[in-house]
Amino acid sequence: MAVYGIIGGSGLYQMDGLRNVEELEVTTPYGPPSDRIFCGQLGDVTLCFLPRHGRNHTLPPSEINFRANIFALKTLGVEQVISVSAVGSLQQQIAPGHMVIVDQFIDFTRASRPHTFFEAGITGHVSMADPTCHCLRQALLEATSKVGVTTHSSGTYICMEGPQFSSRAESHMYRQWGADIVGMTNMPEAKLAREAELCYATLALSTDYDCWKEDEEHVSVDMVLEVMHQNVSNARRVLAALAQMPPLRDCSCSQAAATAIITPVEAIAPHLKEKLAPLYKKYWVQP
Ligand SMILES: CSC[C@H]1O[C@H](OP(=O)(O)O)[C@H](O)[C@@H]1O
Ligand SMILES: Nc1ncnc2[nH]cnc12
Repeated sequence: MAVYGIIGGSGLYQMDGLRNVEELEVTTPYGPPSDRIFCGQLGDVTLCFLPRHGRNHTLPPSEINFRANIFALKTLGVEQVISVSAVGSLQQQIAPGHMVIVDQFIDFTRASRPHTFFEAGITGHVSMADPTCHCLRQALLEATSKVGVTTHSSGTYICMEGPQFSSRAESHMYRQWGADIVGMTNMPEAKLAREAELCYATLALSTDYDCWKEDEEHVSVDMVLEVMHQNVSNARRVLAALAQMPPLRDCSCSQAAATAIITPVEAIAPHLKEKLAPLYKKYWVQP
């Protein structure tokens, strides 16, 4: 049975319709995740839901404990993570209310967010060439087709630090860089999911045109909220459709770290092996 982790973004603070729900307080070596995690059955799948900003949206993007969130989902047996995220559109054709299945990211966050599970004593370099899982993207695309909302099958998400929205100069620059949508949360989340060998894909929900468009008001929280409620209801329908579909896992995400760890296993200190066992225990066996 597939085990999905849903990271709910702005507006998606709880999952309706879960059966046999357990509310779990998970501890990790990195501290607590954003909230308790709700695990239960939806359709034919097991689903673990975590509101990224906490259930009352108390955590701003820079304060989210991304390592704890990903580690906690991994320890619960999650294999595929779906990020549901509100975004600003940087392209005319991505109107507010549209969905985007993100395929690429540009990380424009500052250095302040802990963004790796590797630390002094163990070095690893995973590939981020294709940062999202093509199987999970395909599944999301099929699910969106059942919901009847205009969906863009690919798009580049630029992750800014926030919490302030962008200046017009920045917004124009992101467009020149080839970004299609802008948000504040998918990095380092996607990097950590890759290090944790989880499939990761983002269902991005466009709420506004940021501030690059001459004939539109610049983005504000009011503007986001106005569109967000309908977007979130659409996202719930997409997740319900996904839960009815047979899971696809014909990808290499679950071996993402197989050739990434450069430190010889015998040189890794026992306390680090223990700490990272939920992620890499299978690699601690010496050849
Ligand atoms: C309330 S608009 C700005 C806020 O919404 C997005 O968050 P999320 O990706 O969790 O939906 C954006 O990144 C900002 O954090
Ligand atoms: N314009 C925008 N910039 C950054 N994050 C957003 N989330 C929703 N709209 C956004």
